[in-house]
Amino acid sequence: MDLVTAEQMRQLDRMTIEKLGIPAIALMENAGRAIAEEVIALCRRGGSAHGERAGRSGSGGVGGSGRSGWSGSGDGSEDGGSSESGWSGWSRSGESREDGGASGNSGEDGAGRRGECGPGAERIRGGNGGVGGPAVLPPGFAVSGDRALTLDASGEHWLILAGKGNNGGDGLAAARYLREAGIAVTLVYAAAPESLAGEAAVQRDAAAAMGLPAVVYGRDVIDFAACSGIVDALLGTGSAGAPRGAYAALIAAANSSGKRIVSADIPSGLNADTGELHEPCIHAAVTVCLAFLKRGLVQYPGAGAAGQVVVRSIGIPAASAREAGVQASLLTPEVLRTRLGVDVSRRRSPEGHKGTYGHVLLAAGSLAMSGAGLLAARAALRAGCGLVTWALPDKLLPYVIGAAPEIMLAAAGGREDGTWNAGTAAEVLRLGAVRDVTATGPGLGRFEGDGEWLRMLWEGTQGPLVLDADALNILADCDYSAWSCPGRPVILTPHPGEMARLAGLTTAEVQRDRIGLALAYATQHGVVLVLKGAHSVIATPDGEAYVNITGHPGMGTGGAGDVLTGIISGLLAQGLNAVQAAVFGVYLHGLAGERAAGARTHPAGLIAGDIIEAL
Ligand SMILES: NC(=O)C1=CN([C@@H]2O[C@H](COP(=O)(O)OP(=O)(O)OC[C@H]3O[C@@H](n4cnc5c(N)ncnc54)[C@H](OP(=O)(O)O)[C@@H]3O)[C@@H](O)[C@H]2O)[C@@H](O)CC1
Ligand SMILES: [K+]
Repeated sequence: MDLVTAEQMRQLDRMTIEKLGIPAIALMENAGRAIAEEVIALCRRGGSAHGERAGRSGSGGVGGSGRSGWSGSGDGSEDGGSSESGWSGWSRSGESREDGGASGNSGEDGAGRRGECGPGAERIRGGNGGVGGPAVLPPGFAVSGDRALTLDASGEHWLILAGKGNNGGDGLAAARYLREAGIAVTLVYAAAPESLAGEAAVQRDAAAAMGLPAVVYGRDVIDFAACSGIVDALLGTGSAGAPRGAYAALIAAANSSGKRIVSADIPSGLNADTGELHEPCIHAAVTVCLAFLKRGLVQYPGAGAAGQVVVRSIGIPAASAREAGVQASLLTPEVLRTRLGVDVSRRRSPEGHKGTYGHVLLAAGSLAMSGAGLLAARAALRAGCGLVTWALPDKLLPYVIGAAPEIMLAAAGGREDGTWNAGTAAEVLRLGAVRDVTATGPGLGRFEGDGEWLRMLWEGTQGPLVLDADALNILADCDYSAWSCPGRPVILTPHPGEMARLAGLTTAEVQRDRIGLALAYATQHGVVLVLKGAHSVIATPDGEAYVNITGHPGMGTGGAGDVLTGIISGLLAQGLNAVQAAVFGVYLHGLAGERAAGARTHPAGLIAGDIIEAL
């Protein structure tokens, strides 16, 4: 599933309108209908404002993943129903999810009766049916009503907060469909209705012609207490900066009303590109994202403000995203399989042996931080590689003998106190020369001459090189742009603090636009970058980014990053290329974390070793 910026979305709108000749009003009409369908679906579920949001956050409940509240309609092949993927939370659209098979109704029910359609189907009166008589239809003739746009005995009353741009136009179109479904609506204009232009003005006039009641902010009283839900169509991808004036007041009032809020496209007040929240910003129960997923909806804190995100098609061809140069994707099993060519089933050859699956060299751990090396080494094995050699300081070696009998140990030299020194580089290079992957960083510590030590590994390693933890801190202190590179891939796996040191920023600046920063860094430095944290971002040297949504808040525990280093290294050893290994490694790490959290009495009890055991 593609992730777009506001500018890319505008380009895609233009391409559809100008190249395909689809009128803008048709797109807006589709948008309005999609929003109305999701409001109706929400009314059917009967979710309260807070109840709806709880399913999305996944922060407290055992086994909650945070991605269970996502659904998408853009690409029907997403997921493929793979049980291996654990992707059960996804569904194609609100319509197919809700109607339980009523769509595509052939007019024949389970008992073989014709003429009565499924739930919500209209009864059609045949010419000879007579008033009050049963529906009589000619043989083979059936007409189905639109269940997605029908709500029985609602008693619902929704306020439609409309801005003066196209986002407002979407909301006004939705209002007509809601009214048709029997839901009472009141339009709330943020600006004088006369100030609307273009398609939004067309929607304003259609709503007025239909007799929908309307109030204007600053002129009329707006009764938030009397409504049962709110459509937020104040600001979309055309908004700039913090909401001003009437927009800010309406957002604040909507949030404090405690009512369910369904946002059109993005929550008003959200930066659609970065996920930053302006003050104020809508906190939605559901966000009906139109056409393409906006980057800001998958990056925190925006992902938290959006509630459940539903992506709905409005007639813009999915394939046009690549034409428009979209380089970011939400990481799904489908993306792994088709875009990246990963065998997500991790098939093993019946003839395979330990030599088939590759050999990792891990240079890690020191006396006080031996566990980091052990975790990374064990994770590499659990990721499926054939062999792991753990290179470590001589003085540490006796203490870890037997800790994991499957791991081979190699004394690399080092200091009397069980730490590393610059002289170990030659031995690490010698060991790495006959192995498929070299990984370093976990528990490494800092030592005199560590910059030169890392330069020797950087320039001398022939196979893929994975750098994490202190190896990244060493790198941050070096001007490594001058280092020669033997043409093998490098994978960096920083958490936001390490990323801040690498990029010379504050951690807050790193978190402000994770996708943008990861892309800029990876392309500038020619590395595969894994920016860890909730919804990890993987960026490639040729300018592609993937946002992972597997994982669990319980994974915020010491050693979880070391486990990821091991998983990525283990996948590299098995022959995955650097991008495949980084992306699939992050994905598997998150899935294992979800499983491990679900197996605990409380996810707070999760420790890094549990992630390894859940691989
Ligand atoms: N184009 C298409 O074909 C399709 C578009 N679609 C929909 O359109 C949305 C994008 O529409 P858009 O570009 O009209 O911008 P939109 O988000 O409505 O806001 C612009 C208005 O807000 C105002 N404003 C801005 N910042 C503000 C602030 N901080 N505080 C207060 N006001 C602020 C600004 O006023 P101005 O500053 O110019 O006076 C202007 O009036 C998109 O998200 C999707 O929902 C879909 O229907 C598909 C087809
Ligand atoms: K909105």
